[in-house]
Amino acid sequence: MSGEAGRSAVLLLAHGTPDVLGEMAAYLSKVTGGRPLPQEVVEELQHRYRQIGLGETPGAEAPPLTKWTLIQAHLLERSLDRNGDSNTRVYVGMRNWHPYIADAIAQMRLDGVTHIKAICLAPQNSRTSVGLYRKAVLAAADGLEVDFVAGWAEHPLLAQAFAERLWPVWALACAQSKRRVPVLFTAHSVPCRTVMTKEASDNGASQQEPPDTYAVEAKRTAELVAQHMAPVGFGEKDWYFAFQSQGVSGGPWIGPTVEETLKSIKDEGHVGVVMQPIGFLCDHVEILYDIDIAFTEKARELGLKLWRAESLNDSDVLINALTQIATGQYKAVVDEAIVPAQV
Ligand SMILES: C=CC1=C(C)c2cc3[nH]c(cc4nc(cc5[nH]c(cc1n2)c(C)c5CCC(=O)O)C(CCC(=O)O)=C4C)c(C)c3C=C
Ligand SMILES: [Fe+2]
Ligand SMILES: [Fe+2]
Repeated sequence: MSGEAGRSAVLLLAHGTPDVLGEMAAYLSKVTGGRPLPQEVVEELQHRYRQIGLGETPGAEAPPLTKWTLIQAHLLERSLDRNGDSNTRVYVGMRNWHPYIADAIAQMRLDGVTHIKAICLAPQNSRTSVGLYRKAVLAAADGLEVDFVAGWAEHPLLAQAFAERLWPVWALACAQSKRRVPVLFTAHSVPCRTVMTKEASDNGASQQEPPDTYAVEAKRTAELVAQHMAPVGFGEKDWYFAFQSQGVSGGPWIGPTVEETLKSIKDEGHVGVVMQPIGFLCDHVEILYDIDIAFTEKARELGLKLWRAESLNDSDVLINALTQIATGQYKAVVDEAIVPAQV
């Protein structure tokens, strides 16, 4: 991937997470774009992060999201090397905490990179995730060429990677329950206004922004994972879909919620459920707290046993998917060669 005119490199984009509890208010201010959240929200999130191992001082390891994202970058660099791209470096930039996207791009410049292939570690495209990553990249990348990968929800290796994690836990759940256990696929919720068509103003002329494709893409990924499970007897009636982790602000968020879907699953006579989030590529608070602690307790109250598929984390198949995107072997949805401004 080293071009003649300059060097190409990959930039993996991720959410970011605080390193210690005392950084929570500053971190949340990044997440909301500076809009302060009530002190109770800051404390509730500190409580959740404490439950997943964050402390007052840095731990021996980085928090899970940072740790796994850096491991994924390292594995991708090795995989590109094996594919013959031995000069292609992989950088990590986070939107809301260190290492920031702007700092990663500054380092890329120092290293002589002129062409950035930016890949979001959020496969389903939404204005509230991928859209904000794009904005952060373009703000920092003036004069550099950017291929921005805006969506890869239908990548067959993504579905395969999730199916590989799902199959063993689904088999275990069915064996332990001595009956078929449904799977509940989830993706992060977004505010309802996000998925609605928007009026955008372009040089004073009002025009319609297309609707956000996120909800459709999230369900499509789930459908493809279910299709990958067909050879082991997994059928259409074996799965449900819900949006998890509705936020604390911005009006109503899209559903169905996990809480109401668990209730429906119970009402349909099931005794257990296997959860698999198909929008997250590694462990972080919305898996380790929301699913492993909060939804597990909710399910228990309803009389359901909850299992969770292991996160992709260092999955070889995920790394192969990213390799195919980085090398162009897989045609992801790309905003090609944006040059933010002339040097
Ligand atoms: C597709 C949309 C979103 C994904 C994917 C997503 C992943 C994600 N989020 C966090 C942590 C937080 N997100 C918070 C708020 C928030 N998240 C989204 C959308 C996605 N997040 C929106 C639209 C918002 C609201 C932002 C606002 O301006 O208010 C917060 C703040 C508290 C809250 O509202 O819940 C946190 C914390 C992680 C770690 C993550 C995936 C890695
Ligand atoms: Fe979020
Ligand atoms: Fe969230």
